[in-house]
Amino acid sequence: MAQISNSSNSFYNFIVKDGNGIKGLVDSGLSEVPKIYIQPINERINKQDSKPCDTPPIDLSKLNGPEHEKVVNEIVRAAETLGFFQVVNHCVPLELLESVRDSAHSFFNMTPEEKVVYRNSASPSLKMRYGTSFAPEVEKVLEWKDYINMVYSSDEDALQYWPHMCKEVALEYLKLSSKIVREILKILIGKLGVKLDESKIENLIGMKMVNMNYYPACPNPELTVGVGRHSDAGTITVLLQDGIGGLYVKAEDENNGGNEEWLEILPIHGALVVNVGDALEILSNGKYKSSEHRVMTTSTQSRVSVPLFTLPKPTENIGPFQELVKKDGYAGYREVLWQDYMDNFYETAHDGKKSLDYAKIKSG
Ligand SMILES: O=C(O)CCC(=O)C(=O)O
Ligand SMILES: [Fe+2]
Repeated sequence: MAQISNSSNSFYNFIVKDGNGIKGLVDSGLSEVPKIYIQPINERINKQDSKPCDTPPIDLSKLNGPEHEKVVNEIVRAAETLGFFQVVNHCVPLELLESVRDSAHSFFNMTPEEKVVYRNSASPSLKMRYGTSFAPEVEKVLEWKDYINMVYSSDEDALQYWPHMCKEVALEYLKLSSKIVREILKILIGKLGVKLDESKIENLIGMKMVNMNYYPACPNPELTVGVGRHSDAGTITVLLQDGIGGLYVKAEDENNGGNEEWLEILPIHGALVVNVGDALEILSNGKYKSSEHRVMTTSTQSRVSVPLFTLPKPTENIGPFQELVKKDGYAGYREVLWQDYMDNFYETAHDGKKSLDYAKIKSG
């Protein structure tokens, strides 16, 4: 491997342009964090400022029994408060979750030369992209993460374009997790008092993509972020994490004297994490919270996570449901063409909930 000189430019070229990713850099024998990964102090994650989220996971199997209403209320409450919760006894077999995680490791363990054919600019189609960080072209500091992004258009396309070691398990994971999304979305929309037919519900989650995130071990995780503070753009995300931990969600406590409180979503064997995205916050006129979250890496182990993002179809106009605007007496967000929202989302570096400003109507 070519010698990498110690300038930010040559690191950037090696990691981003040549497609080696942060994993390629770590594998080349790295003893300290390069400058382009050192976060300003206010962006660094301090474990002391956080505590574990102690809300128990929600047992989805109980939706089919006498405790249906109780479980519905747990889901609604979680979406209204933290915007994040974990679910167990869902319809995705635990062996499949294991295979999905294994396939993520298999992809990222390929050589840079093997991975590079999937790089953003080299990928034959936008249905599968391999990249690093989030938006390296516009970021001042990079995120300690490589990823692949697999957009679903049809089974045939998935089987043709997605990497061979991931495609079957990722497709199965996408299909089964989409059932969870549909069930939860129907509950959340139903509780708003809004009636939507099946086709409208489908349009609100009509775009689906599975990402596989890879966070290599980092010599000094305190200086870096795996993913910087952001909210997810879409409607609902289902996230599979492994046993390592490091996912932190910001608790929205206005009475906290300006101090931020971060809760760690601790790994629970067999659980999936579910969170509300910007589209659902907009649709619900702010009732459901698309929370800010971020990821810290570790110095000893590489971590993988596999989110299924469900998003509105790009042709949908997304604004608060009219029933709610009438009831609330105001609209907190304007209506946006979803394609425009997404373009804005991907053009800017992660910056907390700033993505929502694109649709937010400022009061006062
Ligand atoms: O890795 C994680 O736990 C979260 C990743 C994430 O927030 C994302 O990909 O949007
Ligand atoms: Fe996220």
